[in-house]
Amino acid sequence: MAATEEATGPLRGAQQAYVEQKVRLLGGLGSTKRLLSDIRVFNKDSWTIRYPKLSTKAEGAEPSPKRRGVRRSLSFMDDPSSETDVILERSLTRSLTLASIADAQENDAGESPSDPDVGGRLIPESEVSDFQVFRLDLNLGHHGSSAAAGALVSQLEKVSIANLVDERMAAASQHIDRLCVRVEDTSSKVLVTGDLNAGKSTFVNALLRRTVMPIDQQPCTTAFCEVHDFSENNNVEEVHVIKDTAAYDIADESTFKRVDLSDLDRIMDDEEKPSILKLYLNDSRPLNQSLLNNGVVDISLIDAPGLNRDSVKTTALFARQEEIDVVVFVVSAENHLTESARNFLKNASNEKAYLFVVVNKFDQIKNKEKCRRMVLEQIKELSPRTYEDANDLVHFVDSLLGKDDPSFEDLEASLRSFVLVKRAKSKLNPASTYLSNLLSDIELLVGANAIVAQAEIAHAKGDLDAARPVLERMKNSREALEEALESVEEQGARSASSKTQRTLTNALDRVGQGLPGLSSVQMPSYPGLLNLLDYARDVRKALVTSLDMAVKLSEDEARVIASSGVQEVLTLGDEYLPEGVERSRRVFMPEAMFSTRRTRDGKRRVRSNSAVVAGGTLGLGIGLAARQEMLQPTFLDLLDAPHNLWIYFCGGKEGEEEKEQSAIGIVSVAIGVVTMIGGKSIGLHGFVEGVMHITNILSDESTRKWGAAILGTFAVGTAAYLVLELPNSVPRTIGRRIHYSLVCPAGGPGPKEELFVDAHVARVARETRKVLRLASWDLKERFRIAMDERSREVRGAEETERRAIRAKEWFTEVGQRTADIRELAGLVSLS
Ligand SMILES: Nc1nc2c(ncn2[C@@H]2O[C@H](COP(=O)(O)OP(=O)(O)OP(=O)(O)O)[C@@H](O)[C@H]2O)c(=O)[nH]1
Repeated sequence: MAATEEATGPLRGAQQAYVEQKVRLLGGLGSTKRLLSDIRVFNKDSWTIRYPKLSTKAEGAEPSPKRRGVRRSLSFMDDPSSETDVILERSLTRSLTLASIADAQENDAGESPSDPDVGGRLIPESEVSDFQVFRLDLNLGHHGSSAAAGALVSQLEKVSIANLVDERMAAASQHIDRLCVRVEDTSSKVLVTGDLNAGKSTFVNALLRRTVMPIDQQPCTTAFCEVHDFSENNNVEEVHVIKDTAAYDIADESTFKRVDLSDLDRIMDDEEKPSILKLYLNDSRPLNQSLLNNGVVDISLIDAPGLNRDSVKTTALFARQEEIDVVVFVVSAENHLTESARNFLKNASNEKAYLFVVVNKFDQIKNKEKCRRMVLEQIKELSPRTYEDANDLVHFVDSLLGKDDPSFEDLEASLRSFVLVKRAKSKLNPASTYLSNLLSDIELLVGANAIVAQAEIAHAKGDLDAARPVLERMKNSREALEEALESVEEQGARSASSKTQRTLTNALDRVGQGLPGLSSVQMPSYPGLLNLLDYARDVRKALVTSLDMAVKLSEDEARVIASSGVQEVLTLGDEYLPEGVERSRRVFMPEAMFSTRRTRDGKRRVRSNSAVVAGGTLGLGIGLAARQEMLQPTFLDLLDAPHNLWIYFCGGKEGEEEKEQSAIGIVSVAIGVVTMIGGKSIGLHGFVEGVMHITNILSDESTRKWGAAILGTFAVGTAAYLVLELPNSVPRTIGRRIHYSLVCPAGGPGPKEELFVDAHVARVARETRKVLRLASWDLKERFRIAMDERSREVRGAEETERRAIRAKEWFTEVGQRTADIRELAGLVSLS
C-alpha cells in the first residue's frame, strides 16, 4: 500500500510501538501455548486436574480492609459438597490462598497500614471468581443454563471433568494459533452490527460518504457485506457474491460471482438471498480522512444483518471470530439497548474488551441528557472498559446527517484513532485480552489444584503418621507372636499328651489288677458257677468299656486343654493385631475334636490304626468294646494256665501271695479242663465220680481205701475253694489278659511297647496340636494380611505424598511461568 509522508508521519510512532507490542504479544502467545501443552501432559500423566468452583459466602464474605483479596468458598465440580475458605487475590495475577493461612499472615503483619489500593481489582468483581476461557458452561447465554450445566458436570467423575478441561485447553491452544495469525495480519476488520433497523447501513454509508448499502424503513440487510478498498480488487469497483467464505479466493473466479455495484439492491432482494458479499469501493478521500484507504492498514467494514433478524447466536459467534478487530455496535437511541443488544454486548465485551458504540437516531430524542445517561448506565454494566473510555468509544449521532452532524465528525476521528492510532487496542487487545483471561484461568486452575495438592500432602502425612508406627510395631512383634503361638501349641500338645498318658496308664494298671479302669464303671456281680462263662463275658466287657471310658476321659481333658489354648491364641490376637482388624470369628467346638470323618457314601472313616487305637464306645470311634475279639471270653480267662505256670515255675516277679494262688491254680488246671468239658451238664457230682473212677483204676485196694478218702476230701475242698475264689480270680485273670493284650498285642513276651497308651497319647496330642495349630495359623494369617495392608497403606500414602509434593511444586512453577508470560507479553497492566 502506498503511503504518503503526510499520512504516515503522525502515525509512525504509534506504528513502531505497535510492532514492538506485537512481537511481545506473539512471544507471550507462544509461551502460553507451550505452557498449555505442559499442563495437558501433566494432567494426563501425573495429576488429574480438578475443576474449581468459587462461590461467595453468605456470611463473612467481605475481606479484611487490609487485604486486596476477597474471601471465597472453594469447592470442586466433582465434589461440590466439600468447601474450603480461600482468599482470592487479583492484582497482576490471580492467586488463591487458604483463608486460614491468609488470616494467619494478616495477623502476623500486625497493625500494618491499610493498603491504599483496597479492592482495586483490575477485572470486575463478577468475573474475578469465574473462568473466562475454561468455563465448562458451553452456553454463554444468560438463560441460567449454567446452573443446569454445572449440575450436570457435578455428576461427572473427576477424570471426565479433567478431560473436559483438557478439551478447553486444546481449544485454547488452537485459538492461540488463530490469534497469532491475526496479530501478524496487517488488515483490520471492523464489524458494524446492532439491532434491526438501528441504522447500520445508513451509518456505513455515512462513513463511506456515499450511498452504497441499501437503506429502508423495513429491515433490509440480509447479508454480511464486507467493504474493502478497491485497490485489493485491481482498482475495480464491484460486488463479489460468495457462497463459502473459507473457499473464497479473489484470484479464483469459481469461488464467487461478480456483480455490478449498481445491482446491489437487486441482489439483496433476490429470492436466493446471498449470505456474504464483498464490496470493493473506491474511497477517493485523502488518506488522512479515508477510513478504507488510510495508508497504514487494510481496513474492511462489515455491515451485518440486524441482530433480531438472524439468531443472536450467529452474529455473536461472528463477533467472536478472531478476524474481527473492532466491533462497532449501532443502537437506535429510540430503543436504547434491547435484550438481544445487551446479550451481544455482554458476550462481545468478553472477547474484545473494548467496543465502539454508536447511538444512532439521536436527533429523534427529545430528552437527550436522560437518554445519554441511561445508555451509558447500561454500557457500564455490560462492557466496563468501554464505559471507562466512553468519551472515545460511545457516540451519539445522527447518521442521516452524516458529516453534517458535528458529533459524527468526532465519531469518525475517534474511530480512525481507535482503529489506526490506537491500533494496539483494536488489533492487539483482543489477543492480549484473551491471553490475559487465559493466564488468569490457568492461575485459578493451578492455584486451586495446588490447594488440593497441599490438602493431599497433609492427608498423606496424617495417614503415614497413623500407619507407620503400627507397621513398625507389627514388624517388631511378628517374631514374638510366632514364638508365643508356637509355645501355646507346644504346651497344649505336651499337656494333653502327659494327661492322657497318666489317665490311660492308670486305667490300664487298674484293669491289669482286675479293677475297672475308671472307678465309676460298675463290675458285674458274680452270677454263680453255673453262669461262669456269662460272668467272664460281662467282666471282659466291663473292663474293656472302662478302658474306653478312660480314653474318652483323656479326650475330654484334651478338649479342655485345647479350649484354653484357643482362648490364649485369641488373647494373643487382641494383644498383637492392630486396632480395626477384624478378630477371628471362628468358633471352637470342642465336640468336633476326635470326630471321625464321614466318607461321601456316609460311612465312617477311621483314620487311625484300628489295632488298638479306639475312641470308645460312646460314639467316639471304634473302641475296644466294639471289637468282638476283645469281648469274647476264652478258657484262659477262667484259668490262666500259661500265666500261672509261668509265675510258679519261672519264679516270675510277682510276690508270694501270687505264688500261693498259683499253686492252687495248677490244680485248677485239671479241674478247669473237666469243668470246661463237662460244663453245666456234668456238674460237681459227675466230676467227683470221675475222680473216683480214675483212682479205682490206678490204686490197689489198701490205698484205695485211704486214697479215696483223701482225694475226695481234696477235691471237695479244692472245688469249694474254687467256687469261692472264682469271683475274684476271673476279673484278675481277664484284666491281666486284657492288659497283656494291649501292651503286647502281637502275643508273646515281645518288646513291652505301651501300644494302647502310646497310640492314644499320640492321637490325643496330635488332635490337640491340630486344633491349636489351626487357631494359630488363623491368627498368623490375620496378622500377615493386616501387616500387608498396613504396608500397602504406607506405600500408597508415601506415593500420594510424593505425587502431591511434586504436583504442588509444579503448580507453583506454573504460577511463576504465567507471571513471566505476563511480563514478556506486556500484560503487566490490564487496563
Ligand atoms: N432520523 C434518523 N433516521 C435514521 C437514522 N439512521 C437511520 N435512519 C433511518 O432508519 C431506517 C433504517 O435504516 P437502516 O440503515 O436501513 O437500518 P439498518 O440497521 O441497516 O437496517 P437492517 O439492516 O435492515 O437491520 C431508515 O429509514 C433510515 O432512514 C438517524 O440517525 N436518524
